[in-house]
Amino acid sequence: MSRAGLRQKAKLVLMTQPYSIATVLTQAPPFCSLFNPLPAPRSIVTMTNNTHQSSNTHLEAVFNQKKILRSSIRKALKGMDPSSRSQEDNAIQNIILEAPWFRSSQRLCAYISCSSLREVDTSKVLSEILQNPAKDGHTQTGKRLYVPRVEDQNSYMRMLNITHMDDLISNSMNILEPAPVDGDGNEREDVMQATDPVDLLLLPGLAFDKSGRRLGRGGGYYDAFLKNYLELVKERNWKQPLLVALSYSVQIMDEGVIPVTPNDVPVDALVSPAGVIPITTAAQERCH
Ligand SMILES: Nc1nc2c(c(=O)[nH]1)N(C=O)[C@@H](CNc1ccc(C(=O)N[C@@H](CCC(=O)O)C(=O)O)cc1)CN2
Ligand SMILES: Nc1ncnc2c1ncn2[C@@H]1O[C@H](COP(=O)(O)OP(=O)(O)OP(=O)(O)O)[C@@H](O)[C@H]1O
Repeated sequence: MSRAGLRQKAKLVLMTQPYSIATVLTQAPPFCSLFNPLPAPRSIVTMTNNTHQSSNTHLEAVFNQKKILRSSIRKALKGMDPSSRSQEDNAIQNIILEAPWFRSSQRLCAYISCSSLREVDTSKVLSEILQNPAKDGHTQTGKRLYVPRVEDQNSYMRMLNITHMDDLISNSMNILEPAPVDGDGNEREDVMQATDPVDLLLLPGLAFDKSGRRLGRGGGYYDAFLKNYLELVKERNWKQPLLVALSYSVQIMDEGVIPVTPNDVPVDALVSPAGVIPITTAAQERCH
């Protein structure tokens, strides 16, 4: 299924549910402007304050469901036995390192895993990418790497080019990220300004399902970044990058458990210790 198809499917599913954000968003202009820049349907003009109020309640209900799910996943992650976690970290990273879609990728975005957040480890994948860096921002593996840097609290995150793990410093959230300028005082390349597209994004998250839903940590950083980046890809007629989320077994939910809003960008594939789970047709074509 295409990404647009998935998004449409997610909206349709939500529209059949009473506490549905999609219902709220297609009916209420204040939230349309918050979540979705589409013009409001004409019928909205006649909406009453009551409708607004109940829309607001629905919206709060969905955010509350997300919050409850986040807490339960955080607990499950904390309860994971350290040796199984480390086995799963190795299995997931080995799958990535062997995968043709990873090996053939030339430019990619990846997160710098944070062990206190119990995120799937990316250190092995990153050190493989960054071995023997060259001066032009590429590495001897031929890959160019961009990693997240949070700029402010308004869901704004950039993806900046790095060539060494030493390029990273701890931020206020205790996550490693690059300074905006490198050791020579040059601005790091922002992926939004790059002349070529990334082929692959390796994404973190708290929960995922096999239809591509992803629950993040609640900052909206990735959803906002992905929305902007996918718009840029479309404007430039570039090939869509593959969105691949890394997931421990306990993070994979049954379908229908993860609440979503139209802002949530679905992923193309999951990598769990059991293997790659391709979701969209793009992933089925590339993840074999
Ligand atoms: N490794 C990594 N880097 C990333 C992200 C990420 O999820 N993982 N981000 C993706 O957005 C951005 C940073 N966003 C973050 C959002 C929340 C928390 C965090 O510590 N959350 C706590 C709960 C805090 C609270 O509720 O007050 C947690 O999840 O336990 C960290 C980073 C950019 N860089
Ligand atoms: N495209 C966007 N632009 C601006 N704000 C956004 C966007 N997407 C989400 N947000 C905001 O981010 C906040 C958190 O959203 P949500 O709970 O869906 O995040 P998440 O999926 O858990 O996080 P992330 O995207 O960082 O993984 C919400 O208040 C939402 O309004």
